[in-house]
Amino acid sequence: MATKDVNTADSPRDTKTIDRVVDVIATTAPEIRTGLPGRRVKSEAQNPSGETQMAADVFADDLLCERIGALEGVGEYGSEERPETIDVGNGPLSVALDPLDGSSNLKPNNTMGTIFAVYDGPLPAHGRDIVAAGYVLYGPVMTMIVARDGVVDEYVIYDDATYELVREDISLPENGSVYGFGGRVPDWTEDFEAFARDVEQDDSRKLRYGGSMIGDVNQILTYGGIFSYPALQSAPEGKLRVQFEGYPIGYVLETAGGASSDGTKSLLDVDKPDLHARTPLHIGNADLVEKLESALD
Ligand SMILES: O=P(O)(O)OC[C@H]1O[C@](O)(COP(=O)(O)O)[C@@H](O)[C@@H]1O
Ligand SMILES: [Mg+2]
Ligand SMILES: [Mg+2]
Repeated sequence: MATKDVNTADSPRDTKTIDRVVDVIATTAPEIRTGLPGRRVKSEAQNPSGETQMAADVFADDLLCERIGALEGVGEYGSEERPETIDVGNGPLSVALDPLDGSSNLKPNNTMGTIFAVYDGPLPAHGRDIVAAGYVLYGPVMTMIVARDGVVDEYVIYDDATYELVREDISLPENGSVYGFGGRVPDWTEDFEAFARDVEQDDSRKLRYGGSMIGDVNQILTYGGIFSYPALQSAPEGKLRVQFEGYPIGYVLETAGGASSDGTKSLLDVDKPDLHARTPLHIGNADLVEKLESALD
């Protein structure tokens, strides 16, 4: 488990390119959201993780690939929806995206997100190569969280694709008050179940689980607490992807003064060479993540 000193790539930051990546994601978000209504259907295809792609996944990925790929300074583009990465130029930075997180929840009109990570190096990158990461949350309000240079900021994105900084240098509230645990309860490991039952006993905490990770993670960033999509008996590797979900979300929470873990160590130290490798994912207040790690020990 690691907290604040999220040491990342120490090569000179191509800050201009990071600005441009953040700008493209913010200004493309309204178009993604407008394109959802007609795309709440499953496509014929599967993503590299073997999950059925929604038409909206493909739509968001194509839009973002084209725009981010056109940016000066970006060398490689990778996404949860594409088996391989794409060379998009000769810049030093790579961008990895979960174009639409929670798309399986599109049918019930649940919250969704776009998750991004900018790495100083080729893909698949290592968590410590991250130079910026964050997510768009398609909620009642469209917001974007950006973690870079040791701080986490929040923007509101408007339908006209303008966006405004609304919260600076966000810190995870102490004494977190919410928890959310993914996967089917009967499929949890015994140790995780014992941990979950223990967390539930604390009457200062309440369940906040929506089944769409970005909505759930944003609850934790707002109120403090813990979110887990743990290793399951049927899926010891967990469900969420290292490059597109684990690293960026771990980076955001650690930059906000929280902690992340795959059950034994910081998500940023998970080392799996496969582009679409999965990991158990735990994020939240350091004391709770520490408790989680000892429960699984
Ligand atoms: O359907 P399950 O197994 O509860 O998994 C829910 C999890 O799967 C996800 O939808 C996976 O993300 P994608 O929608 O990007 O594939 C997460 O957002 C969410 O936390
Ligand atoms: Mg996802
Ligand atoms: Mg997705």
